[in-house]
Amino acid sequence: MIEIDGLVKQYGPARALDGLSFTAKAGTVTGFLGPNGAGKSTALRILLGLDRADAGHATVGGRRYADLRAPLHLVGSLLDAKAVAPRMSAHSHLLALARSNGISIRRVTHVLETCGLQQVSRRSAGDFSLGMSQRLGLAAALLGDPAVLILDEPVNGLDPDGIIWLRGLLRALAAEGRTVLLSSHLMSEMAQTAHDLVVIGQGRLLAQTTVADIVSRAAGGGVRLRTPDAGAFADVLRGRGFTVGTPDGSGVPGDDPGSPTGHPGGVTLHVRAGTTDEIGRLAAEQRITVLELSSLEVSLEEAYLQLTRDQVQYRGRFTSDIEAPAGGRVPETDGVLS
Ligand SMILES: Nc1ncnc2c1ncn2[C@@H]1O[C@H](COP(=O)(O)OP(=O)(O)OP(=O)(O)O)[C@@H](O)[C@H]1O
Repeated sequence: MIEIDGLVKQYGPARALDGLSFTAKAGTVTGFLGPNGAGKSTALRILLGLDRADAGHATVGGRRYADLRAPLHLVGSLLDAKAVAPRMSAHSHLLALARSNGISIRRVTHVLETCGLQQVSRRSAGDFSLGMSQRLGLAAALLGDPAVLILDEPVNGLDPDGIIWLRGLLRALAAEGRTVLLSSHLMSEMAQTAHDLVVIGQGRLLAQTTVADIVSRAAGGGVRLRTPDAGAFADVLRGRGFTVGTPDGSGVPGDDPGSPTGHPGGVTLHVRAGTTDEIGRLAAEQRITVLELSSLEVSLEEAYLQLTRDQVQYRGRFTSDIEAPAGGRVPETDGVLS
């Protein structure tokens, strides 16, 4: 278990952490998210004894990292995959770590195999690609068979095969009862790997919850449906107290006097607060054709962007002509870099 309690860290005028508190449970992959500059790396560095907090505590298994005698047995970490002496081979790097932590040589062979590095284990780490370096960093993190894993952006540089491998590995390690704290900006990957989520912004906790909870809260409940009789069905639904709209906020067909009330190909409606059972039965009762019916869902990425909208410090701007309508001008668009 990882416990972060009231961490404060000031770098000159920049307040990197502003009373941050959260926990990461054993037996779970906890995703650690936040916009650029939110304070994730600072929190992880303090947790791993690489930096000092101005106030607050960070413990692993109830103890400060600095107080651990052979830390690799309890905590495996990956902060910077390229932080390896470039002339050392992967094998020598792991062997040196194993010797200094009283870990058997058999574990070196084991983690090289687990991370798919057997064939390149004698090559210099400095010649490794980013993906290979990430695998070596993961091998080092796993070396002491630790109960806790702390990984900062481990997916960076991995190929699709490597991403699927890592996802399975982290979930399997958590299923064995280990604590896995994982930071990543790749929301689709986080959605598939993590169960719990900690979201921070400007050094403060924004949410500690599960992936499922954050997504369902952002969706706000409701139903999405497609029907050729949109105007008629919208009238029925409103008559029963539902709020009806369209995905892009344009008017529901038939709302403007004289406008068409439907479309043979169907019009998509969003119904707030209903369930698919309720809306499906109502459509059948009213003999209204429904071509599609599903719960309103948002992706983790959309939910995360809603949550952190006011916390983004570094926002890029770009102008794109890729999707310009013929002869049309594309307006400047905000782009969030993360
Ligand atoms: N060593 C340092 N010296 C000065 N300022 C620092 C230092 N480390 C971090 N900061 C500042 O602290 C804040 C938090 O940075 P941190 O690297 O922890 O964020 P992050 O969430 O990991 O960001 P990213 O997603 O971009 O990696 C930023 O404003 C950063 O500029």
